[in-house]
Amino acid sequence: MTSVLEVRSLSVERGREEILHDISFVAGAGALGLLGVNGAGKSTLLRSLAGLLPPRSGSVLIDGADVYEGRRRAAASRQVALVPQDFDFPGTFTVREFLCHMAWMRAVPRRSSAARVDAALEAVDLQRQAGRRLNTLSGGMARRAAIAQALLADPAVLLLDESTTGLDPVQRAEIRLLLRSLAASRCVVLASHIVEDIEQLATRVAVLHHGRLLFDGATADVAGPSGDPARAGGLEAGFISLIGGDTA
Ligand SMILES: Nc1ncnc2c1ncn2[C@@H]1O[C@H](COP(=O)(O)OP(=O)(O)OP(=O)(O)O)[C@@H](O)[C@H]1O
Repeated sequence: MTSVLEVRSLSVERGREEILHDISFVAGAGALGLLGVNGAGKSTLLRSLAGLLPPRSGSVLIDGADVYEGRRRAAASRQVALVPQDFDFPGTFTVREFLCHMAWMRAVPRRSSAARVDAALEAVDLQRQAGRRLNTLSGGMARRAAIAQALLADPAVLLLDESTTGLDPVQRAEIRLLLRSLAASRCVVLASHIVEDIEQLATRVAVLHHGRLLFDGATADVAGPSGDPARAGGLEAGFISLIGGDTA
């Protein structure tokens, strides 16, 4: 596997408290599930990977370039995009207006902006909804619009924070299908506490708990100290065993 994303000994503070402790992993093209209970540190990790939260120590490299330091910092930051859990954007904007604005925010050159917006709409299958106001979209469509904005600069690494949470089962399956297709050509990291979504999307999972990476490997190999691997009882059993039933 050629690594696109490399995280080296990352420690991150919020306020004066260390939230993430010495996280290291590498990921290439494909889907990686980031699994953890509420408060495990998933959002903090994604923000730090996206170049939005400088670490106390350690580094985040995209194709070998550090997102926070050095000459290639700006170029590396453009190669990673985050789909946040909530998008605080005026609902009266149309999908196309939203994407045009985000293209500007993401420093997409003006001459290629319209083409990039069209490509992003097509990638998430929202061409027919381009003229609709954001506040008239279904939950699944709104998630796809949020994913589209992250695709505008064609990033090598796409980070998604709970993008399937709060949707009905059909919409969740549609988003998983979309993410699987996007993962064919880029590194896709989906953070979620929904075991089923991770299991359906990815064959590889990183388990985060109290800001530490407890596991990084095949979903089938997640196991607790008793050695009951996920392959015996599914990812959920392996995950609960791994975190020792500690869901706080
Ligand atoms: N701005 C902040 N200042 C101080 N502490 C914070 C801040 N943001 C998050 N935290 C703390 O960091 C820890 C991890 O939070 P984070 O939101 O990253 O977890 P999460 O796994 O994404 O959880 P959730 O799924 O509930 O969003 C929590 O204890 C949280 O209270």
